[in-house]
Amino acid sequence: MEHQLTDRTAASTTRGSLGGPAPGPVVEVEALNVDYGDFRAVKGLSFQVQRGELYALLGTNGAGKTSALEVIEGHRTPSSGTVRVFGKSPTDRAAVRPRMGIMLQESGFAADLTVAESVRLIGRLTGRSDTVERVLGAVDLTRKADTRVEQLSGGEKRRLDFATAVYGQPELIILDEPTTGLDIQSRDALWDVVEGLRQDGSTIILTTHYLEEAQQRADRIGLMHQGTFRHQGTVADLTRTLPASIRFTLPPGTPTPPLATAPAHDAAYQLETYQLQRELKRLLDWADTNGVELLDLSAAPTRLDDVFRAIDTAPVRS
Ligand SMILES: Nc1ncnc2c1ncn2[C@@H]1O[C@H](COP(=O)(O)OP(=O)(O)OP(=O)(O)O)[C@@H](O)[C@H]1O
Repeated sequence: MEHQLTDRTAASTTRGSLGGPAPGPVVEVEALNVDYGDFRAVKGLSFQVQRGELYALLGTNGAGKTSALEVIEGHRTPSSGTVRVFGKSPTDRAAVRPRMGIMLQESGFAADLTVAESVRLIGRLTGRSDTVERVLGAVDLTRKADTRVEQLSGGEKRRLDFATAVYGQPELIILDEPTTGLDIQSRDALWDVVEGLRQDGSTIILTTHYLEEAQQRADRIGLMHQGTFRHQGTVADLTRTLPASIRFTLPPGTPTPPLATAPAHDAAYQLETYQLQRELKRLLDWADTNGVELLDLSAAPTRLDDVFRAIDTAPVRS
């Protein structure tokens, strides 16, 4: 997929006609509940997404991410609570839809339409303006323009789904698991396009199960489990909630190090700490002073995966 979103004159967005970006958050979610019969899938969720942010809504399977996104997209009415997009109800389609691009987990294009016909249809359905050629180039489907949707591979269908979100370079783009099923080249290319859109001021809300993508790309993360946020903040905010670890093994006959932890086995130590730099320096100073070689020494910061794995033990936050 080539990055072909640099020619911003090719697409007519509503940005210019609005006389510059409006102040305030693009998305405001307040005490959102989503019920399916007796089952509450989203429980009192509150968050805001600021203009130009890339916000990743992460969580365990069934956490309620898609249910919350569907309300923001205007596809589902909240059971209670309020959601505002550009200060308006997301069900106010005439006001919101031209400014919001959505990539669903499955967009369901008609199987017998060609790729070019499908992309043209996006323009008619969303009210956004763009050219089919530009969008096909952006999602690297130019060579498939005359191919019927049913003949596309899984990854190609996913790129056609992505076209629905980037058509017209909208101000707000919602991507529900955008890179699932894409090979590494297509993933990198998709992120190039997203970065290009961000440079032009688009706001992105994303769900993904690829934590390294969220770790690299997101300004802020909302981590959901069983309908609520367990953590919300930057990657650093989230990883700070768990200790980092220092591991090493001591050679036989070494004096005992000044640590509040005993070796797990065979003089192999694992030290958990919220003060990685301070503890590591203390250990290295001790090893230096005592002429000790720390075998297999490693110091690992907390990763988003670790926070995710500990999600069951994290306190519930609305
Ligand atoms: N139409 C529905 N009727 C009844 N229950 C539903 C419906 N849609 C979703 N649910 C339930 O609501 C919960 C949240 O589902 P949702 O799809 O929002 O989760 P998710 O975080 O997007 O999950 P995943 O990561 O697995 O896609 C799940 O327990 C799911 O079974």
